[in-house]
Amino acid sequence: MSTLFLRNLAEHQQLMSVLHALDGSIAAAGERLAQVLATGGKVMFCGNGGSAADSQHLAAELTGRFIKDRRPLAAIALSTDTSALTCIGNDYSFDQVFARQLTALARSGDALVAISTSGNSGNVLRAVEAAKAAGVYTLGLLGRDGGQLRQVCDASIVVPHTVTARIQEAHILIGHTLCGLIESQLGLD
Ligand SMILES: O=C(CO)[C@@H](O)[C@H](O)[C@H](O)[C@H](O)COP(=O)(O)O
Ligand SMILES: [Zn+2]
Repeated sequence: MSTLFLRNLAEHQQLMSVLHALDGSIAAAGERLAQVLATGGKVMFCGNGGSAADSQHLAAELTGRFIKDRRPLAAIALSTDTSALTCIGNDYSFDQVFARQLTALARSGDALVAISTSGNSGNVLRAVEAAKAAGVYTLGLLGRDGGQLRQVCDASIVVPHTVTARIQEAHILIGHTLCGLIESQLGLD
């Protein structure tokens, strides 16, 4: 009888075995994010729950360090400031928690990485709409069929699975790869 861990491992390995199909879109996204940073822009991240954790993890890889010692790179997670999240959520609506911060911080030429396993979180959708209005490039890091976010992001990387946890495991692999591509493209590796 297979344990829960062995079943999860088999599901994870099956998903990993099809992700090579995303290589081209990951390479293109890494190049685009590196271009944003090389031209003085910043990379913003947002997402809910586990994707909020991914957002702050990946932003920290850029402002802090990933693999190499190099200059700090401009990145911020919109999911970490509890004062902003509670003020905007309380005074406006939860749908606005990322969009309002983005509108405050964004400059044309920046990028937003919108992370959602369903592709349908309202506050992430509103953030992408605000980003487009501000001239910000939008990359969706998505799951399932990409949901509504796939339709509105400038580019999307969609992990083709239906289990949220498995999608998140793929997202952090892809996120780490994007950080590696950024360091290489900027000549920082
Ligand atoms: O981490 C998990 C489940 O693995 C949860 O916290 C999950 O991230 C939350 O349910 C999110 O609200 C889901 O949002 P989304 O990925 O569909 O945008
Ligand atoms: Zn999770």
